[in-house]
Amino acid sequence: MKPNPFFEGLYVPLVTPFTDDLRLAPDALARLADETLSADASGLVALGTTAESATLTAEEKQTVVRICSAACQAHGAPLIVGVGTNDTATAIKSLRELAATGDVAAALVPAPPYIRPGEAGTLAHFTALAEHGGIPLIVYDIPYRTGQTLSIDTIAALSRLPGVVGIKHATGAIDATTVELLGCPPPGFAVLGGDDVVISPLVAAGAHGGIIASANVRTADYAELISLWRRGSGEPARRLGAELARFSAALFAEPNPTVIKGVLHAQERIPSPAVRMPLLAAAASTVRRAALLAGSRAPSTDPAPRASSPTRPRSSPRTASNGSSGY
Ligand SMILES: O=C(O)C1=N[C@H](C(=O)O)C[C@H](O)C1
Repeated sequence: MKPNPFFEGLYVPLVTPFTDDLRLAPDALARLADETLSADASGLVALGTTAESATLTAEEKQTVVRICSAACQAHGAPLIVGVGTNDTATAIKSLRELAATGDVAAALVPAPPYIRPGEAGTLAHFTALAEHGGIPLIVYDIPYRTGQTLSIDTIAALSRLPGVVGIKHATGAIDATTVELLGCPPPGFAVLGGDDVVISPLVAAGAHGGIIASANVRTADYAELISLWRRGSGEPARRLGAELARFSAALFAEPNPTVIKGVLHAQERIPSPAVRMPLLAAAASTVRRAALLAGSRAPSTDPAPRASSPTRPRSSPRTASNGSSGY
């Protein structure tokens, strides 16, 4: 039985680059994956919301996972893959297929979207996935997209399920549940922030890292922010955190990932800013504003040398129930 992975540091949910006529651009994705991991990301997330995964065909999804997996293997980094469905049986099937590839460290799975099965139903859903999916799970807690809130008691119950290794906490704010969760985090259970604008205070309060779409652009700066907080350099972390919050707000001024794609295109890192419907390309003025902030970096007065990334996942003492791939 492999030990469970423990996720900390910066995980970047990559955009899916398209051509102007909306075909997948695999070379651009491979380049982006390599650049992101070279810029100190701890790992990648394939098929997140930011990847427009709802609009990808099954074949495109396989291509995206294959490209991201190759980049992660080349860099010795973990790959997390998003699996979003509100049908428990289908989710188990997808997880088993991912597990069979053998090179995915964990699946990022939202509470079942749209159905609002209640907290007991959500717990039963994850219990079934943990038992039958064959791969470590990170719970994606994002009530403003799923319609399902999770209380601290339900999160605690989820954390006790064997094979559930963490949570992407994206409740839109730092709220009472966040404070409870970070005040007494379950052992071996990673808390990763998922709201870009508040990632700095969340890591300051004890989160182990984040899954941050904005880091498609300023990867090294988001990695540095997490590293600064985790080594206790509060003053430069606060300053960088405020600067990056302004940047993230500019990137999220229109639906994600339209502005991020606009900026990556302006930087000539992807061939087109194109997004698939129902998303519409961001306004040029919005992209210009975010692109202006993409290059800036307030000088740091932190005299300490930049820490080498402490962020590749380590093994936790907990073990997967199912012998699934651990990192
Ligand atoms: O794709 C993701 O994972 C993320 N998606 C969020 C969203 O678009 O709602 C944002 C977050 O930064 C990462």
